[in-house]
Amino acid sequence: MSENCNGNCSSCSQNCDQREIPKESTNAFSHVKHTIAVVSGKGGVGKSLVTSMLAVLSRRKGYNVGILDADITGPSIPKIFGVHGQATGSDLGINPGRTANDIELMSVNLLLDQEESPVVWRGPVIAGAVKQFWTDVLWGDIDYMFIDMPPGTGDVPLTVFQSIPVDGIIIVTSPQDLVSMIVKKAYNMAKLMEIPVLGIVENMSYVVCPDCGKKIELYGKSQTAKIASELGLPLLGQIPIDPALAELCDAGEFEKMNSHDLDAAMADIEGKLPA
Ligand SMILES: Nc1ncnc2c1ncn2[C@@H]1O[C@H](COP(=O)(O)OP(=O)(O)OP(=O)(O)O)[C@@H](O)[C@H]1O
Repeated sequence: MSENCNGNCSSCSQNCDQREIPKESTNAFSHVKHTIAVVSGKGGVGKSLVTSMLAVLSRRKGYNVGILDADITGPSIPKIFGVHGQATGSDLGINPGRTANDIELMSVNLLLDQEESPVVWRGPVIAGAVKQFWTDVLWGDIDYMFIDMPPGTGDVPLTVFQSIPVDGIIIVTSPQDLVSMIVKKAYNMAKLMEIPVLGIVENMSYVVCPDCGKKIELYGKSQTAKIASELGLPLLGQIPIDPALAELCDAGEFEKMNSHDLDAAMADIEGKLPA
């Protein structure tokens, strides 16, 4: 077991999952009570939407909330909240961005000259940037920090789980059949990392017909409840495909959302990780 991982995977012959990396601390100006990573086995299932919804719900309850956008190559959190412009900093560290309702956030998009610039960094550099979001951002007092993880179970999620103290993981999935295997991959990675899985959120579960109100299961009958029960996990919530949610994301006005689909999920988090 290497005590001295410098993140240089090309010169390391060890298995990452067996490597022990000491957890990073935040700086003296940041006190984070609970860190919750939102993961998905594959991209595009609504991880950022779920992260944002949980952040908005917890902020509405009066908690101090942060979002660490660890999706370095596909950052969407600043756009969803309408936060633009570059982050400022000082010798003490980097100031996080702030939404209209005072959710703090940090994303690579707040560090780029232009939001459209691609981030073409190798895995270890990306993982290093995420670690710095944890160690160098002046978060202040945070009750719930939500981490929007990059999709999949690759190098970056692995390093993040090994270096940032994460209290719990929420797995986001969509209802397709293929998902069973992908959810299990994410679950097994969490187990490997010895991080508790708080539960599963299913996104894009159905669409409500605007004319007759009927729920249409676009992807067929959902298997998620069955998979959750096989894994002994709670199904924390199901979110329909809702054009209003997509519009709020696109307009950067997500704090105006009025979905209650994750109210129970938020209550579950508060119960398991009281602030
Ligand atoms: N329930 C929903 N209703 C309507 N639109 C949705 C819903 N969930 C997600 N979307 C839209 O789908 C797109 C992808 O969602 P999101 O960015 O949350 O996925 P992701 O899993 O984080 O993607 P990535 O893997 O690329 O990071 C976004 O444009 C979002 O607005």
